Amino acid sequence: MNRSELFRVRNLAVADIGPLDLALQPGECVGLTGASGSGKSRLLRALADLDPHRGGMWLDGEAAGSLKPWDWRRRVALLPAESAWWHDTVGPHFPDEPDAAALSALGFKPEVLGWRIDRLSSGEKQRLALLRVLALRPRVLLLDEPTANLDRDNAGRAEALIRDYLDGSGAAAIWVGHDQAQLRKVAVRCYRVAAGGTIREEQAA
Ligand SMILES: Nc1ncnc2c1ncn2[C@@H]1O[C@H](COP(=O)(O)OP(=O)(O)OP(=O)(O)O)[C@@H](O)[C@H]1O
Repeated sequence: MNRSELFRVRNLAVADIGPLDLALQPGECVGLTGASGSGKSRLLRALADLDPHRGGMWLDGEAAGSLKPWDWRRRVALLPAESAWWHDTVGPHFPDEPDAAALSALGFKPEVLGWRIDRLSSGEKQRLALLRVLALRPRVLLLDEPTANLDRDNAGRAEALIRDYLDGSGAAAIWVGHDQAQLRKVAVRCYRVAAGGTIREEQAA
């Protein structure tokens, strides 16, 4: 393993999707794209060790199997396309109350912590779920279409927040998306899940 390597994936496969091989350096964000239904979300779930899979993964040189599953999932954290909420209001979903600066980075005032979940729009849920996963301070962020429900301004805020987090923490990210222009902006390189489940690195245009 390269000395500066943060995250290594070898021969990862789930059902007939894969294999995926990649290495992430600190601060790096790579894209993962492909047709709807090609298996991108299933790969993210496998990377978070949420579903059975084949192949190996290492974080800071430690094999996934050597960590407790909950510890791996906190360090290699999935932001699913649709977030889950289990309390009535926003605030209790955060381990520590987020400060006003973090909330404001995604366009919220502190009052949002008292809002009921059932009043949240899909875009508000998506932005709050991003803040919630960042509060875990993960080493690898698995982002499943993190701006799919956002307008352009809010998508830009989310992109900037994620970039600031990666730069400030040295974490890395895998960003699943369909918007090629956005992926070219946020990711240093991109992988495509092609027909038949094979995965190849896309050549820069
Ligand atoms: N647990 C499962 N067992 C079997 N098949 C599944 C399972 N979960 C999802 N699938 C199927 O696997 C395929 C890939 O699903 P996945 O959600 O990974 O696609 P995706 O590439 O993320 O699509 P989209 O871009 O539409 O979000 C789909 O045909 C889906 O129905």
